[in-house]
Amino acid sequence: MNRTLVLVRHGQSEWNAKNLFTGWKNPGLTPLGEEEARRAGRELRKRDILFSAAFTSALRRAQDTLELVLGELGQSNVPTIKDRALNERHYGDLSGLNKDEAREQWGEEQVRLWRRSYDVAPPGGESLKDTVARVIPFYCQRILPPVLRGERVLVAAHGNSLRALAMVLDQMTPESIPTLEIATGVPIIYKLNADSTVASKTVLV
Ligand SMILES: O=C(O)[C@H](O)COP(=O)(O)O
Repeated sequence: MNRTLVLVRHGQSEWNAKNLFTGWKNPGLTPLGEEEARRAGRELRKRDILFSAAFTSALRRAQDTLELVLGELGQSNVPTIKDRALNERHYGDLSGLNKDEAREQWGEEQVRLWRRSYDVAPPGGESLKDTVARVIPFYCQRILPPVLRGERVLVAAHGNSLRALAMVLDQMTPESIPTLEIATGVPIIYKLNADSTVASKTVLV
């Protein structure tokens, strides 16, 4: 049975380009980000994957990426669910601040902990652990059932909501997750076993 789950992080956003903490803020894609999304679609087209469902967040950059990917695939009518459970980690008081300026103000290590640790939340925002607590129930209740029925499912989301999914799919731990980086616009194809463990993983770099 063809249990396929494809994850893609949105293309470069206007705030990625400006090096700003974004979280739940809602900038659009840059022209480069749009091209990254179209390229992701072209890479998937080579694999002939016919999707039956798609999921994205409540934020434009992920929604626009999904639309561009599906457009390249000629599959724009795939039923899509948009849910804020898949949103980027909420960056709280850091939202809108420049990441280099934050390092100057609070130091390299503190900013690294806010951005990459498992359980240190930025002030007023979510830790990755908090993000996992909303992403994984959504994954189990909404995304996984169609995949286990043999459907091919596409998810366009964010760096940290996808890192949250990697905790389960790739069996990452609080110790190993800090080193995982997810590139913009690079599809990751998982084939799942019937027990929802990963049979194979292909990154379309
Ligand atoms: O929300 C953001 O600023 C980025 O999309 C992801 O940020 P990070 O690289 O600090 O996790």
